[in-house]
Amino acid sequence: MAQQKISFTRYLVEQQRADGLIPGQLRLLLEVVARACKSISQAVNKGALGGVLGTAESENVQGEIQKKLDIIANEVLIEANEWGGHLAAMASEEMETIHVVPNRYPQGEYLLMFDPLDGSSNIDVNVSIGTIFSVLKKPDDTPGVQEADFLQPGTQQVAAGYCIYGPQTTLVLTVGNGVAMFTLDREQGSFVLTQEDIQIPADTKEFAINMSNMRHWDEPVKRYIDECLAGKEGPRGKDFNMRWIASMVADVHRILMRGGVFMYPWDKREPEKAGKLRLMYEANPMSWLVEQAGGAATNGKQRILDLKPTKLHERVSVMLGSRHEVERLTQYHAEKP
Ligand SMILES: O=P(O)(O)OC[C@H]1O[C@](O)(COP(=O)(O)O)[C@@H](O)[C@@H]1O
Ligand SMILES: [Mg+2]
Ligand SMILES: [Mg+2]
Repeated sequence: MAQQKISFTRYLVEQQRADGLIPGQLRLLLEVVARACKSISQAVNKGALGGVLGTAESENVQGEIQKKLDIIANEVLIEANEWGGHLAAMASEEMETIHVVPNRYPQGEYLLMFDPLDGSSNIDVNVSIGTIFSVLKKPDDTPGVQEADFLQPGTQQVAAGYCIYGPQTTLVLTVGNGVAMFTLDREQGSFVLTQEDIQIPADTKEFAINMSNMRHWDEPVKRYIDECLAGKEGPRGKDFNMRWIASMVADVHRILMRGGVFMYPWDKREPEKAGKLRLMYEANPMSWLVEQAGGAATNGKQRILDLKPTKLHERVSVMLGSRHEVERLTQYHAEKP
């Protein structure tokens, strides 16, 4: 007998029923996010035919030139989530301040954060890109909703995930019960469960870092990479391979599938910045997914999920993936004179 396909909706309903892991409102919210990702995927797939490639005439709050798809993806996520009644507010890489659900719509108890389009530099060259999201509960001791309500450590996330628009469109999710992966069945128009309980091997021979920044790195990162590059003859006693896609979504997806370590560390180019990646909607959701798959995530000194954010667009140094490699990086940072 052919095995029955488990849809994203059915998976969530089962999580809600059997494990009581997700309340009904959170399930509905996640279904809306998945629908929005499906429509972003369609726009991505049309590419030049849909007029979605290229640069827009604007800059975002981070001072980065926006691509048309950055704006489209942001709008799709906002419009899809605004009226469902599950959310109090949203925050995005592409918006300076929070977007409170207008009072013509019912208000919910969740806060949604997203990087609507991750890997913007890859859009126009047809390389994998994605959407990253994180869900928090609004603290219920405050009336209304403020930016401060979002400033919770990653340990408080109630759901996190990403959707990768690559050769396949794949949604990866955690609600704190391991990591599950769903592949978009374009004929059926729905996400289908294709892998459960994803585990990252604790050891690896593969690292991901933008090597062009080597001269700017801090000593512990340089030491770690030098040792990897020394290969079989060096202190690690094995040859390492390197990958750098420049879409965090794609690099982290590879690590979830076959292990490895991903680093975007602090560097000396802009020493006042903690890092390049954003804590709330890049590092936190990815760190939780990686931990739920048996890996680890640190800024070198502290577990990323324990960091208490001080602002919405806070940046952070990121090292995540196979547990033993992340432990080694942490040890090198601790040993720094
Ligand atoms: O071009 P660089 O410096 O290697 O940076 C690549 C990194 O920047 C990012 O693209 C930042 O994401 P956005 O495209 O959302 O700004 C990461 O996905 C990626 O890991
Ligand atoms: Mg990004
Ligand atoms: Mg982005």
